Amino acid sequence: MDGPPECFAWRSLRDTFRSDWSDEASDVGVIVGCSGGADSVALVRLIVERYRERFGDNRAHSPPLRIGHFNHRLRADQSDADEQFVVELADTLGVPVDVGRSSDPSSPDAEAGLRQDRRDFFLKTAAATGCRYVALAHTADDQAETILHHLLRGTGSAGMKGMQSARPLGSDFVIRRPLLKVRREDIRTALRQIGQAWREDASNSQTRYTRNWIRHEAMPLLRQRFPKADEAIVRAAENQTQLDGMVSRLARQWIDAFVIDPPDAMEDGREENFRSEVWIRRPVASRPGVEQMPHSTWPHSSELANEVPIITAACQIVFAELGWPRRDMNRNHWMRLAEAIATDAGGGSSSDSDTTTPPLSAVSIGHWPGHLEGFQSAHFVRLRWERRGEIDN
Ligand SMILES: Nc1ncnc2c1ncn2[C@@H]1O[C@H](COP(=O)(O)OP(=O)(O)OP(=O)(O)O)[C@@H](O)[C@H]1O
Repeated sequence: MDGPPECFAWRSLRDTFRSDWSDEASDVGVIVGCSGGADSVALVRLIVERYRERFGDNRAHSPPLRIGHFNHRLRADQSDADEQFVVELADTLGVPVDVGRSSDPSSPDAEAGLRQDRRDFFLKTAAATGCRYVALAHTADDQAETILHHLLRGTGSAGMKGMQSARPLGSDFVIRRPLLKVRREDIRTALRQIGQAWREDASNSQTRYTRNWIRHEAMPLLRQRFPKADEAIVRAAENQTQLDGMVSRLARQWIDAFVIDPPDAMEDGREENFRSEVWIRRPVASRPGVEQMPHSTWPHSSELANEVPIITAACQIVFAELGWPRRDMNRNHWMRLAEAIATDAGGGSSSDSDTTTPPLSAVSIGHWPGHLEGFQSAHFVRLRWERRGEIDN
């Protein structure tokens, strides 16, 4: 098949695609997930076009390029017609195609189950064919819908970040999403310009699944009032990603400034890769001979609300490093823990100047899920994890 004619919408789509899909990406074996819908048909065309440019017809030394289609068999004839369409597209483009089929078409009925089936298929096929990338055609519209979905369901900051353009799949593969900055309607315009057909997904026309309800009911309503709703949601998520990076950096500085191993940490179960206690140094009132902590990173009570995200992030890092399970800690628990660490509970007295042994005059500052208790003295907050039964991370 000839390359697409030089049409404006196609060229613009190609530019955006190539700003994410670098030359190095073309040197890695890739399987392109194609449902037959407009987005993934466009992605197939873009990747094939780039690949041709780079390797021409010399396939002997080029990395593998394949198309993968999974037939969920949810819509009888329609599903088979989708499969047929993708097989014919692959044939026309001269690209090998791998087809997987659901063994149990009557289930699962939930969106998460369908995605898992597809994921397993991509993992197996990538492994069998020497591909490292699985390229998917999520768009800016998908991104906005996903973020809105996470937001409405209740999400931490990770959910607010939305989908990443590169993400590990298992330990050996990478999911790539080079169309995350492209609007769905721009893809359709570009495909029309180059005369490329696609299949409309009948399941996308139903409102059976929550995401499709967001896609077909909620987002169109929002766009009527806010034509740039998608861009605004995606921008909020990008800001969140930047803020998350900044909070992680500050959390690491906070750990370096305040968190120390207890002096007896070496006897404290280190050999099992588990420590049951961590100490956090508290700033003390200025006294001769007592080292001052950097007050700028220890919150004054009036600033506590601003610092809670940093202390929370620091605690999450410490939990991960100590092997303490986080499973039962919800948002309120983390906030309560951060506040308890930073607030003066009046434990001990500043005349307790021995900063190397566990303070006897510590007061309890609370309990958290998983047998965690905190104590505070003049110099330290101690977090103690009482190990009962197995650690189940
Ligand atoms: N049945 C399938 N077989 C192979 N890949 C798929 C299949 N369904 C989806 N994908 C891949 O996963 C991506 C995201 O799927 P999703 O269903 O969220 O998107 P979509 O809006 O329906 O995309 P499209 O317009 O390409 O069908 C698709 O763009 C495509 O790359």
